[in-house]
Amino acid sequence: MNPETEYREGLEELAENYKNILQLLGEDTAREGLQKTPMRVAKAMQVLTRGYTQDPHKVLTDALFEEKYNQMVIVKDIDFFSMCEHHMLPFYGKAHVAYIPNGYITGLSKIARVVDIYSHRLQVQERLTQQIKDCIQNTLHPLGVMVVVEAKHMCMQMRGVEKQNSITTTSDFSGAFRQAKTREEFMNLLRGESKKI
Ligand SMILES: Nc1nc2c(ncn2[C@@H]2O[C@H](COP(=O)(O)OP(=O)(O)OP(=O)(O)O)[C@@H](O)[C@H]2O)c(=O)[nH]1
Ligand SMILES: [Zn+2]
Repeated sequence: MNPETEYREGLEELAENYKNILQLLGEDTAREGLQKTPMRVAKAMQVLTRGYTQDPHKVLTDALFEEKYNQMVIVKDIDFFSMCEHHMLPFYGKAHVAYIPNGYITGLSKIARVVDIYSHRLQVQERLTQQIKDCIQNTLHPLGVMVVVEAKHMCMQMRGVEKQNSITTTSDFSGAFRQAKTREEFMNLLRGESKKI
């Protein structure tokens, strides 16, 4: 992908505002190292929020295949980086997604793309988890979906309470995953050793 095409309208204005922010933080924006920084930050922030201009439902429906398989499909250890909407600091970790098809499956990479799109928006972990689940449920109409997200929040590590090792786990599910047995099957498969592969 050509990175130039990723940038959206308002880039110049964003850079102007970052220049003001740097000055308000006490920096000399004329010094060599900082001359291009406002534009660099503007571009970086547009990349980190590119999910606003992407449609996760379309990603799934573009790769929908009719298939009789109706056992659990699990895509685990999907790395993601997002930004908390409270402090605009990163939170990052892994998402694990399971669904039970109901006549249709989607391309495996599309599940990871859905995670990618929702995580490239300002988020809280709970909403990220729920949005991934809802998107798969409302697009594929499977027998059930479950999403587990494990993450570290830099707003809790670098500032504030300053806890380096705490991990937040969130989960959401629908349909067949309302049964404890089905959730257990997913959780057991999650704990399995994928390093064997
Ligand atoms: N539920 C939830 N909270 C989050 C998430 N990311 C950050 N937070 C929390 O958002 C809260 C915001 O609380 P406030 O008291 O308004 O902000 P604050 O004074 O900066 O809070 P501290 O981080 O405790 O210093 C903090 O407790 C953060 O830990 C998230 O994904 N989900
Ligand atoms: Zn935060």
